[in-house]
Amino acid sequence: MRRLNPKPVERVWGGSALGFGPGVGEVWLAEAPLLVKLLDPADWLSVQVHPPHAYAQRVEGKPGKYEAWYVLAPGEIVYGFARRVSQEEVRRRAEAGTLDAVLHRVRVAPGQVVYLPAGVVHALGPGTRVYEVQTPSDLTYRLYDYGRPRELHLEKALEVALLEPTPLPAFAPEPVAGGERLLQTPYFQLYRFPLRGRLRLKPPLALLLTLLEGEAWLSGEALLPPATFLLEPGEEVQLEGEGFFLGASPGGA
Ligand SMILES: O=P(O)(O)OC[C@H]1O[C@@H](O)[C@@H](O)[C@@H](O)[C@@H]1O
Repeated sequence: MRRLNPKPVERVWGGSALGFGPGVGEVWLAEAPLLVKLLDPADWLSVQVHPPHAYAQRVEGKPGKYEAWYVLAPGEIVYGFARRVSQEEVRRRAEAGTLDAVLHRVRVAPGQVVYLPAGVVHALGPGTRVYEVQTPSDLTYRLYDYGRPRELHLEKALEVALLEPTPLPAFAPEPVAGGERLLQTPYFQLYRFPLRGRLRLKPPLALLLTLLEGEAWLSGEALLPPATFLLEPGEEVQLEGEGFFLGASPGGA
């Protein structure tokens, strides 16, 4: 078992709720075998899309990016388009700053899981704090950035964006030893483990375990959020305290 150190990263849209000072929009909790981050936006993130594996390998020589959010604080997100659009309309609107009119905005609540496969155009809104798990790739194509002077990748984004509305998928949690599996995809699995007194875990796959709320004890050491560990497959851990953990394991793809 390995304790991982949090890495704060400043972002133009960063808030101050992560406890690492103002402007820290992301705290990277793990980089392998999956990328796990906390995100705290004070402003809208760029309207963006990630490429699927096949496109990313062909065009960038890298794997694609699939991600999911576990919502920690309520707010709004963009999830795909509100109606069918054409590439020409998206290009015209992105250039004119009127893309908002065709984006599907949704309110999300704490505890909600949002799966974002490659191809779904998305954005996180102000105050919508999330735990994010994703394939370890940095491929983000920005369609629109609210006039901020950052690079855009509109043509590549248009090649990979799904232009039909993509309904927000709902998942029924499944019981697993110690908690529940909230999401299973070919790329990763997401778990929630409540801590009420004692919690014993022995995951079958590598597990990135993060304390999100409360206080925990591990072999006499006190842990506070966002303490994060990597457990190897079959490794056993015994925790005490009150609160909850989220866990991320690789998928089968
Ligand atoms: O391009 P910006 O707006 O900085 O957003 C970049 C961020 O987007 C989110 O949706 C996630 O994919 C983060 O892992 C990523 O760092």
